[in-house]
Amino acid sequence: MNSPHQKPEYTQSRKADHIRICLEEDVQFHHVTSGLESYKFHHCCLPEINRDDIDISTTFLGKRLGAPLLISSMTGGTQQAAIINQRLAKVAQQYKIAMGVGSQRVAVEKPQVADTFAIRKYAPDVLLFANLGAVQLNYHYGLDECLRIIDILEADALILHINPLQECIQPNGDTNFRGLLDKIRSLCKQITVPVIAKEVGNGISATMAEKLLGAGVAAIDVAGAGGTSWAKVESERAENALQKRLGKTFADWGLPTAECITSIRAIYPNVPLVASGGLRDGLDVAKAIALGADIAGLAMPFLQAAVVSEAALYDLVKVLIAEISTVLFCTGNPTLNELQKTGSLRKITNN
Ligand SMILES: NC(=O)C1=CN([C@@H]2O[C@H](COP(=O)(O)OP(=O)(O)OC[C@H]3O[C@@H](n4cnc5c(N)ncnc54)[C@H](OP(=O)(O)O)[C@@H]3O)[C@@H](O)[C@H]2O)C=CC1
Ligand SMILES: Cc1cc2nc3c(=O)[nH]c(=O)nc-3n(C[C@H](O)[C@H](O)[C@H](O)COP(=O)(O)O)c2cc1C
Ligand SMILES: C=C(C)CCOP(=O)(O)OP(=O)(O)O
Ligand SMILES: [Mg+2]
Repeated sequence: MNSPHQKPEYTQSRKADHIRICLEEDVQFHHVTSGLESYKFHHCCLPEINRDDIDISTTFLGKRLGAPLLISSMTGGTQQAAIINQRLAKVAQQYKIAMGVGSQRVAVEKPQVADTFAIRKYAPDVLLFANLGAVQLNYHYGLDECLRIIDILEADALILHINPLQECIQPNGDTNFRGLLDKIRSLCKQITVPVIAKEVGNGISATMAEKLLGAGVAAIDVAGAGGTSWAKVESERAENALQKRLGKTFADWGLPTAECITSIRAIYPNVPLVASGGLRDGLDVAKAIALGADIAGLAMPFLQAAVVSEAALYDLVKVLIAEISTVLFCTGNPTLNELQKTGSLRKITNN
């Protein structure tokens, strides 16, 4: 650990930068969208359902969820992150929605901050996901580190985030991705919980999903393009003109979320599939589910509410649930399953 970039404090300050930049700068995709705006639900004027009977509960990786929602992986490792995680965990418990924490590499490097991820006590019934960069498997991490972070969180599953573009732009990013698929395969064989492969906003194609599933991952979170751009976030942290330039050039790079979901679902009818990347309201969530996702993840909207208050988080989830329920009601579908089966979603064509 000679260079300042390799000190645990550097990882920790990067975690603080990420929160600050996401909240203060315009780091959303600009020219590329999630693709969900190209779809529209077919209105049903006579639903023949009592709105009170609508059921948006679902099961994901064996656990029952009150709504098809995931608080996407975000943070940990600092005092502010601990407060954010605690608030997120409480709202997840209240509504029985799934939650991921941010990368726990910081807790491996600096065990004193492990408690910023220890949220099981606030969310005893919640489907909780641990998080680590897949690329760390090429930088001395293996089964032991994965088991340690799963243990810290008492997690139900492990997310391996895959973020090649972000690491290219990040100062001193980890860019040796050689041979990772075999390392993921070997980890999946040995580990005690399901592994979820997740991008961070640039999307997972059907071809890559096929390779990852072939290596033994249990689920895919596409984390597609159209929402928070990690090229933009890292360009705000650039230490030289080259990094800054890369961040601008690749600000809108990636596969839109809708395209990832439809292409993966077309070849894998039953794989547990998370839609995320640019989902901003319950209508987006319902569209992603109608396209074939099992649950839908949101990051930025939860971060923005979490820094305001716990009450703001409750309000956000209440709104999301009301929006999803309204879609079911106004398309005449009492359950999410029926929404997927009845073909209520149409692609808008311009001719
Ligand atoms: N992050 C960025 O690089 C920029 C962000 N912005 C933000 O966009 C919002 C609207 O901008 P305003 O100048 O009033 O009007 P415009 O929307 O007319 O934007 C002016 C110019 O900035 C580009 N632009 C706008 N938003 C973004 C963005 N999010 N990312 C990259 N480029 C962008 C536009 O590209 P196009 O013509 O292709 O739409 C256009 O070239 C403001 O909130 C502003 O802060 C503005 C400029 C740059
Ligand atoms: C502040 C912040 C920190 C994040 N940190 C992580 C992380 O550590 N691991 C990860 O897999 N994704 C991380 N993400 C990415 C999100 O999980 C998500 O994939 C991405 O932001 C796109 O979703 P969005 O458009 O809803 O923000 C982070 C997002 C935010 C906003
Ligand atoms: C923030 C996102 C989207 C993914 C993780 O970023 P980092 O590259 O900072 O994560 P670690 O190296 O600390 O695992
Ligand atoms: Mg990293």
